[in-house]
Amino acid sequence: MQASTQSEKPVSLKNIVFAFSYWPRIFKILWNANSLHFLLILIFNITRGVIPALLLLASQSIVNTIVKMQGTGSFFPIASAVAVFVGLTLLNEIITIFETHSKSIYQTYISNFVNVEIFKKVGSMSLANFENAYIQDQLQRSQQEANYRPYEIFEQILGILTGFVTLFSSAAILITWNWIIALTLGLIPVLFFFAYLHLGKKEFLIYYSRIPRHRKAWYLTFLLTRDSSFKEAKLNQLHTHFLSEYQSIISGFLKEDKILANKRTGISLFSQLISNILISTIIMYIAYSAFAGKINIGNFVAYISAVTLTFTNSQNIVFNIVDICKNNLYVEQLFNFLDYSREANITESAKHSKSNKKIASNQKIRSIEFRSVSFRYPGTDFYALKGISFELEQGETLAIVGKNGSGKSTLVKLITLLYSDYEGDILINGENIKSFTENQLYKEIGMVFQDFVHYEMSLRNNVGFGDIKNIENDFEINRALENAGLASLTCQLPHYLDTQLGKYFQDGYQLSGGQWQRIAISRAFMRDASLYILDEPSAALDPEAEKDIFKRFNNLVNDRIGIFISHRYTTIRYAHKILVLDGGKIAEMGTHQELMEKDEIYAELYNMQIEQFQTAH
Ligand SMILES: Nc1ncnc2c1ncn2[C@@H]1O[C@H](COP(=O)(O)OP(=O)(O)OP(=O)(O)O)[C@@H](O)[C@H]1O
Repeated sequence: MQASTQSEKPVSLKNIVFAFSYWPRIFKILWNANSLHFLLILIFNITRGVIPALLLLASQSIVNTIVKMQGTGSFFPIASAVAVFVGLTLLNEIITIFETHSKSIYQTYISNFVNVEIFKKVGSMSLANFENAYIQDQLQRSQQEANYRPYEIFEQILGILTGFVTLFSSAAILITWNWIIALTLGLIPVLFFFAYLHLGKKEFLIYYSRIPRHRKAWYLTFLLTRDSSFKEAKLNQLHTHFLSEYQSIISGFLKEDKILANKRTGISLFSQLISNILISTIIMYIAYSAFAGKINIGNFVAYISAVTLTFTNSQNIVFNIVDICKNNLYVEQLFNFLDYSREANITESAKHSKSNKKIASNQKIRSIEFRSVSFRYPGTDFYALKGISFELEQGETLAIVGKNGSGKSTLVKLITLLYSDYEGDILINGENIKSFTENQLYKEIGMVFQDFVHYEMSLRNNVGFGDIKNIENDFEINRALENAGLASLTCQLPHYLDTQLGKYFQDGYQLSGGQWQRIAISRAFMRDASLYILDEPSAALDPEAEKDIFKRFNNLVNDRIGIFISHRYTTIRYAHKILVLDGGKIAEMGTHQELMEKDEIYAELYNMQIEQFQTAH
């Protein structure tokens, strides 16, 4: 994916016009978020736009009526003019109150709508996309800023709309008297338009370049505040180190912000000074006209107010256009992100759907075959797996062994379609794995990841997430817990299956490392799968627990397929097939017996571990 080129676009009229090309899409978001509030706010705004000019006319009418009625003894026309003025003021206030009410709700609707769109896209991304730092930056930009920017644009569009209605109605009052003054007032703010736009773009560029540092700062606060890192940070006395790194990032931000604030103040001072000189001259001219008797006192009052209204509204319109252009840069980041993942998904699903028709939707996994599979992670130039070929049938268990970094986890990531751009073929039931949709495949796989998740939620959720449709099925959850050797855990907990686990939320019950691991295993066992994959499921288990888990695993797998990765040779030896990886290649393959007789890598590793165990005991 190419970095947005928007940042390199100069501040030109063409690009300002281009900024408005997003409006249809933005309006679609605004409409879909909540059409009722959208319409209400629109109506309130248009009405509010007309009121200032009406108020101006009403005050002009009051003054003129007073002048006219003085000495006549009739107060009624004056009272009527005042009543109109008061009525309009009241109407304005009532509309403002309802508009504020509507806006506060609508804002939440919009940011919620945009966030849901972002989360949907994230959910449909591939792991390769997700692990890409650039996409992470883009995601952060979308989440952090872009989710409320559509609302801001909406406000700014409304500001322009209201501004124009008021501007035209107030300028109309001046035009009938002196059109040059009306035009001058309308044009003064335009003089500073490009200066403000330039500043807005600078602001965006700073923000844009800040995101990777922002993510780093966020990560440091995570390390400083989360319980998972707290213990290590404390013992290794890392708090000061993390804190100083965090502070150095933040002081970099402050430096940039100060430069920006200085520029903003400079431009504001200069533009206000020039504007005030021009407006004062115009007001002086109106005062002189009244003094010279060219205009009556009612018109004098109306013109003075019209000058302020025309100028402030023209200024607001210009500011709003500048802000829209600025916000457009942020919204573009959001659209880039949403479009990017959409494109990526189309490619993935297109690949899948081509041969989808051939695959029955309810297929159990009966066999797995790797044919000369090689794979490099995106952005790397070395093969994590090279020329892997093996077959596995229903009823068989495969143990994958090898040194750290030899490619064991990578191999199971390919079976689970987490990466699909490998060389060679992977076949499921004799069909290319890419012919299956993720849905077809995933409902047949029960998986424990090496870095499994501790859900800071209830025990029910922790296990039930393995098969969400059965999350309320206590029988199935208890069965899964029993299969992972945790049958007795539920009755020890204060709220049984609904006990909150972990310490992140109130009343959480903290489990031991081994218990968390068994929970992850029961999550995999929850699913009535035809393939179970356990990536180092026994790392936190004591030898007895480990033996117990594998006994249960073998019983469960029975007529299915079981794959596990382990460094514990006491359990590996019972697998039907053992695959030894070395530097991403298959070094050996066979049964425990065959590999021991071969007396090469496997036998050496096995003997070494047995020896260590015997020495330790
Ligand atoms: N997401 C990734 N992006 C790039 N390279 C990766 C990624 N994950 C793993 N690798 C690299 O691929 C190689 C194989 O990693 P893998 O995780 O499959 O090893 P492993 O055999 O499971 O190791 P361990 O026993 O330590 O879990 C390693 O060199 C690793 O650096």
